[in-house]
Amino acid sequence: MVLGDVTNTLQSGERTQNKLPVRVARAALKPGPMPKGAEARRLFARLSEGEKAEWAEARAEVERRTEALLEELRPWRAQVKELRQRQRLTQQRMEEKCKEQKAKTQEAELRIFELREGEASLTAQLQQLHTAAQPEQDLAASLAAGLAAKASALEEDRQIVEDLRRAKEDTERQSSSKRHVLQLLELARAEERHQQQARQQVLEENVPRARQLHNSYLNLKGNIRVFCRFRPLLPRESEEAKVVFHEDEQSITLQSEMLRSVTGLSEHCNSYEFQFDQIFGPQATQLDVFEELSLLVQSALDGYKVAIFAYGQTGGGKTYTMDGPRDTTTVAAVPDTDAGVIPRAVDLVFREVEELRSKGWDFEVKCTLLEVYNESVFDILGPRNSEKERSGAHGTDSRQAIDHFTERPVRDAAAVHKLLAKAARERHTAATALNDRSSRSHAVFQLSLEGHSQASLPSRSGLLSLVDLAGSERVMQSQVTGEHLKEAQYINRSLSALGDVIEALKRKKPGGHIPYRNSRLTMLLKDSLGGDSKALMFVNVSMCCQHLPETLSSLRFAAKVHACEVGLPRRQ
Ligand SMILES: Nc1ncnc2c1ncn2[C@@H]1O[C@H](COP(=O)(O)OP(=O)(O)OP(=O)(O)O)[C@@H](O)[C@H]1O
Repeated sequence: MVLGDVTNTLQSGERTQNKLPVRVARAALKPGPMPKGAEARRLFARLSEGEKAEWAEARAEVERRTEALLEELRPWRAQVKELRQRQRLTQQRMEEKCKEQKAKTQEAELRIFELREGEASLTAQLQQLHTAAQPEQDLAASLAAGLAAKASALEEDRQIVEDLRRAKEDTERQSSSKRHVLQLLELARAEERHQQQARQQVLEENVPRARQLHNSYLNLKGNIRVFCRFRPLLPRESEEAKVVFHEDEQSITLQSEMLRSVTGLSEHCNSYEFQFDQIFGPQATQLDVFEELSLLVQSALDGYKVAIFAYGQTGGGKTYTMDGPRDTTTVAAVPDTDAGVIPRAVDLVFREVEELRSKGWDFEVKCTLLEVYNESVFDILGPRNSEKERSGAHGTDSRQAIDHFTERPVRDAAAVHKLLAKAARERHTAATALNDRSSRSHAVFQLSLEGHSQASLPSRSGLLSLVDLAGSERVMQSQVTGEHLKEAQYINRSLSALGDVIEALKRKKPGGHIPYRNSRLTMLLKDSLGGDSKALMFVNVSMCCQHLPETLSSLRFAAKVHACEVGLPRRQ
């Protein structure tokens, strides 16, 4: 039995009027089951006094021991009580805390819920705003793009403004230096004017002397001079002939292509030397050429018979030299720099006529334009008899023929240019293998110059003949047939007649026969070739390698003419 049970039993015995018998007490103190209730009271009633005293003592002992135990238990009980108290408090606090926590949790959950609600609503609003803001965003994006483009354009504009500013500065600088240059130019012009006046004065003093010297030179040289002119390659031509132009401008060396020997074992090239009074290379300009013969033109005004004619292969540059580049409408339309010998000579003659007028000379200038085509002479300025042959001089003597040809008085250079344009339009031309517009006739242009001095000086009667011959050609080479073959044969025949005349003049047999009458051309040129005239022949050849045989043939003919000494020029 445990202590608590005993205590309880004793206390309950005590509560039952402390009348529990000793045996009960003993039994209580002994091991085994304890008698209870009526059993206990019955036992106690049977007890003796001694036993009762014993019981009282035992009871007192029990009480003491109980008291001691109780005393011993008291702090424990107090502690337990306190612990229970504290436990209760703690539990109470915990419950409060829990309640509080729960309330807080609930509040927090509520708050979270509210916040979630708010968040959802805000998200929805945001979404709405986002959707609503999309057009604005797009607009803003496009505005931003436009802004960027504007900014770049602005930058470009700024750059342009900067460039313009710099350009303006440059222009200002340039205009200031230009002003300076202009001042210098003005000074240079004044100086040039001054020099021109001085040169004019020197010229005026020296031209008569130069003409005199020119005439003396011709007296020494004989009356036919030969100028050779090489034309440059045309766009359709590729290979240049090997020509060496010597520094004296009077001699050239031509080299053939490499030729194989008869045995075929070696190669060599032939070289040919030629000498003329003047040689113009392919770079020579129209002005260079004219400057060399301007004194000759002027001597027509001094009363000489002057003839300048261009000879050479088809496409060699005769018309270019005499007229300038071909123009189908008007000769005057040719640019000044390209104008050939004829327009320049006309201008020079009329300038000189004006000059001489101021010195008391009256000049009557008349113009004749003839064309020799297939051995017929056509008078360009005469009345039209038929479509083809005008004032035909067919079969007549040259002097008679010339007497009958129209001489048109002309007042100024412009009038002559007009007539020349007409002649150029009407000239017989055709396309050949060597020239797209080959002249198929000899064109003869003449200016007769009659001068009378108011100071009773002897009158002057000059004649300037400018002749553009038809092109010599090798019939095989030019591949002509039919009518054109006939033309080519006539041309070659008349040119060979010209060669015969020159050959005969070269032999210079006094009273010897000169075969002028063998062709219309030589009949017309009779006065200009022999006797007392001054003649200049151009031999026009090409730089093209392919034309070398024609070039050699033309140069040989020209060399023959160059070797001629046919009398001395005489003033009329
Ligand atoms: N010195 C030159 N500079 C530039 N081009 C030239 C020169 N000489 C001739 N030519 C050109 O060569 C071509 C032939 O010239 P042009 O017609 O004057 O030859 P041509 O001797 O009169 O021929 P044809 O006897 O067939 O009438 C033309 O196209 C002409 O413009």
